[in-house]
Amino acid sequence: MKILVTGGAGYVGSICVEHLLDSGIATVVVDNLSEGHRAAVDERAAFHCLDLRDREPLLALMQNEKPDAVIHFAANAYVAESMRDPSTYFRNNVSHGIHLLDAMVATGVRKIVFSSTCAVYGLPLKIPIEERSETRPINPYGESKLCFEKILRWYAEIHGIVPLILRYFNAAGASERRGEDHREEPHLIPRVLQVALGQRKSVEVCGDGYATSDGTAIRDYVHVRDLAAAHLAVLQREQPSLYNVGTGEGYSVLQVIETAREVTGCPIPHKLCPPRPGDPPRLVADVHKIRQELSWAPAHSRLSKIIESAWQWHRTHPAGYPEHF
Ligand SMILES: NC(=O)c1ccc[n+]([C@@H]2O[C@H](COP(=O)([O-])OP(=O)(O)OC[C@H]3O[C@@H](n4cnc5c(N)ncnc54)[C@H](O)[C@@H]3O)[C@@H](O)[C@H]2O)c1
Ligand SMILES: O=c1ccn([C@@H]2O[C@H](COP(=O)(O)OP(=O)(O)O[C@H]3O[C@H](CO)[C@@H](O)[C@H](O)[C@H]3O)[C@@H](O)[C@H]2O)c(=O)[nH]1
Repeated sequence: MKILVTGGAGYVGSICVEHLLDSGIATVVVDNLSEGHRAAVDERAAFHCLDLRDREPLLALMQNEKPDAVIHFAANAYVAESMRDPSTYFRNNVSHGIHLLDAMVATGVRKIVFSSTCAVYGLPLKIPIEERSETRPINPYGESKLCFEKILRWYAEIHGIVPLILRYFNAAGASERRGEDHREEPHLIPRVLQVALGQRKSVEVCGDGYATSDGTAIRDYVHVRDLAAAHLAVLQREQPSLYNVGTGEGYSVLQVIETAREVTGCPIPHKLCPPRPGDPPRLVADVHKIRQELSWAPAHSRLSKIIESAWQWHRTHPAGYPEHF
């Protein structure tokens, strides 16, 4: 089996590539390195520095490689940034994704695992959130992902594409060799650990006026290695499928900071700042469907374990990945 992985130099993609290769699956990575790092790509994978915007080289690559399936991670993925620059989000996450689908149709590749997000649910009326819940995104990032989900359904109906949609909740943690290293890191756990490393004076708590137990926003953090395993599991499916991938447990921003203090032994000062535009107060997955249908269960996703693995990676890679590789 051979899988083409877009965005395989990024955080989740690179760890998924490592997992695929460990499972004996040949892997071809496509990434424009806008956010990803060449050094994050497993040396056993073939690597092509290519932008999905460029249709012709993408089609040629698909014709040469003839993958059995595609896993599509490549996207812009920051909620707050999408509130400032929706154009980039719709162009990259929707239009450039269509180039990938067209190349699949042209070369007869049917299966695509798509990295969707709990951001499609917007402000859910019921927690935990089931897959059949209403989808009303409150930021352009979530809207762009929902839009691509809908496009996938039409490509399934018209072209026989098999979309395997995974709506991840918050990916976090690291493998032994790979971790989270974004150029302007917006995510909570790595930012908290930057404080523990002395790279940042304090961590900002974005809003404490939400209707949650301590007033700070709640997320469902899932270990990136568990997420990688979900990709392998869903590849067995032959029919269009949609699953939440989370743990069913939610933690507030303050709980994350407190757990990081316990794990690192560092004081990690925090200060209050205004809420981030586009942020829902609470997102927690109902994961019955993926547990039942794919026999998938999170094995590494206890919050302290997630933070321990991330801490281990950040301590050994304080400057992240080397830029020159
Ligand atoms: N990290 C999370 O918590 C989370 C949660 C839900 C969904 N997701 C989705 O999972 C996927 C991976 O997220 P991540 O956190 O690893 O992000 P990331 O930014 O680390 O990885 C995305 C990768 O895609 C590449 N890329 C972007 N546009 C491209 C293009 N046009 N052509 C080629 N490569 C391109 C980037 O260089 C980067 O390496 C994204 O689709 C994201 O929306 C992530
Ligand atoms: O320094 C920080 C960073 C974040 N937060 C808050 O922490 C929570 C989690 O933020 P973050 O780690 O940035 O994740 P999300 O904004 O929830 O977004 C991630 O998780 C989404 C699903 O929730 C994915 O779709 C996105 O791709 C991914 O970036 C949010 O309430 C933030 O406001 C802070 O309080 N301080």
